[in-house]
Amino acid sequence: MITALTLTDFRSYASATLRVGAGPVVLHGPNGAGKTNLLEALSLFTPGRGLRGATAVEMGRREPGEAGGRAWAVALTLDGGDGDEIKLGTGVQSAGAARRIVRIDGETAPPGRLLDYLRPVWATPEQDRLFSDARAERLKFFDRLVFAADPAHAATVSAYEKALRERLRLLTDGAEGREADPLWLDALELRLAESGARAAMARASALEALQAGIDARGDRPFPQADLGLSGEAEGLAVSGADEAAIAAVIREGMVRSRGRDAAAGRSLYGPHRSDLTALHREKNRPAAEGSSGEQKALVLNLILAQIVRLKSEGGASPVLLLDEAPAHLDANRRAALFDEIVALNLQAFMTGTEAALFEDLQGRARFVRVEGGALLAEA
Ligand SMILES: Nc1ncnc2c1ncn2[C@@H]1O[C@H](COP(=O)(O)OP(=O)(O)OP(=O)(O)O)[C@@H](O)[C@H]1O
Repeated sequence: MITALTLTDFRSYASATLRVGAGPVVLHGPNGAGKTNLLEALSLFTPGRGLRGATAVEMGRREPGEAGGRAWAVALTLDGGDGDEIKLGTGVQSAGAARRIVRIDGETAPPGRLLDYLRPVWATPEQDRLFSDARAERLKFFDRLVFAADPAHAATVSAYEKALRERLRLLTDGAEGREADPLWLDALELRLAESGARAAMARASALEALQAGIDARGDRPFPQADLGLSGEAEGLAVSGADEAAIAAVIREGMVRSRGRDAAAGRSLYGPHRSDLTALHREKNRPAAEGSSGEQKALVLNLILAQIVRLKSEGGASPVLLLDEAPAHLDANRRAALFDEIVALNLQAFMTGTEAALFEDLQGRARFVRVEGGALLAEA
């Protein structure tokens, strides 16, 4: 359980500490007060770029007129039970450093280790058009759902992406007349086939678990989605093919696509081009055609199914980060969301401009007013 969040030169905060206990936290305050910045800080306690998809450089505090961000740090104190206190930290040591480092109890650790302590899951206003927006964002969203339950998936995807970049560099060098080393190309494609097949298997099994979670939530006032994965490798994984067979298909596809990729300067084939598809079940229409309110409700239902799944599978606690979610929900769904968060005994951090949107949570949540970089606990 998180007991404190401390920010140093992070975004609009010079220095601030948010102390919390079990249960939901409501962060309310005017536009630009720094509410989302707090959620972003919490979202950094999992591998990746956090809920804004921002770079480490953007996160450093900048005073007006300062060109670059400062060195910054975000720290979390966790109560590990039995009086155990765990300190997680992330940040950059010098202004302009591109890579944030992660520390666990003072020791530098690979970001994937964070998943042993905490599993943040978030919904932001950007996801209001998740199903109609760019495919790459949707796949990233889905991959985060996958690796929260299967930490190895984060490393698999990043190994795949690294090999993909190297292969493209080789191919485009080749297109410019320099000879691509065929042995190196083969080795990279083998790596791509292996990691791609592993990623596809992990995605297919997460899809199955999430769909089961969604189906089990039929009695909730949220719309249901029928999920699917497009992509040759995922299609094979869903239909039960084994990892070696999928790897062989990916490898062949990579070899076939060499010329096209070199000419286009992009990698046109492979599981990085797969997509999460969703059908709005009651309407029997693609989720992409839905209004932003409908898409948001589908995403929230998916996220709640994910949280229930993570809780039931054991492991580190899920933490829910909801940026301006209540504003998009009608009163009925809002009340159901709050009741569910309380019933699940979740640590949830929710933002909104008005405390009144969270009235149903009075007495059941900690309310914190955020104003100009200051945090004022109320109850
Ligand atoms: N690197 C930075 N250095 C200093 N200030 C920053 C930095 N990045 C963002 N900010 C400031 O943080 C503020 C935005 O904070 P945030 O997005 O958390 O607001 P919010 O309370 O969520 O607002 P809204 O209700 O509009 O969503 C802006 O005033 C912005 O200028």
